[in-house]
Amino acid sequence: MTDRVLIEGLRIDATIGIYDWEKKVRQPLLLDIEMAWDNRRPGLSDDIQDALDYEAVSNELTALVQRKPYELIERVAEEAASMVMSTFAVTWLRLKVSKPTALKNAVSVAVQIERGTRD
Ligand SMILES: Nc1nc2c(c(=O)[nH]1)N=C([C@H](O)[C@@H](O)CO)CN2
Repeated sequence: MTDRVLIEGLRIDATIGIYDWEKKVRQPLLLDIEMAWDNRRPGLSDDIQDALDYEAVSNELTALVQRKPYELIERVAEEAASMVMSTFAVTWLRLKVSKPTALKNAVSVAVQIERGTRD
C-alpha cells in the first residue's frame, strides 16, 4: 500500500539540547512526517472519520514535544514515532526532525527514522 498522509515543516518550539544554555531557551524544531494510510476509503466517503486527520496528528505531536525538555533530537523522533503509531494506528512512518538553529554554519541538521512495516 503506497498511499500516504504527509505533514511537512511542522514547527514546534521546544526545550531541546545537551548544553546548559539550551535548557533555558526554546528553539524551533521542524518535523516532516510521512505516514502510510489507505486513502481510498476517505477518497470515496469524503468523511474525516475514514481519514488520517493530519490536524489531530499535528496537535498531538506539538503537545508531546512541548510536554518536557529533551536533550537529543533522536529522542524526540523516537517518542514522536511511537506516539503516532500507537495513537493513530499508523503501521509505517518516516519521520524527520530538523533543528535549524543547531549549527551557525549550517542551514539545518536533522535525523530521520523509519518505523513499522510497509504492507
Ligand atoms: N546526533 C546529535 N548530535 C547532537 C545533538 C543531537 O540532538 N543529536 N545535539 C547537540 C546540541 O544540542 C547542539 O544542537 C547545540 O547546538 C549537538 N550534537
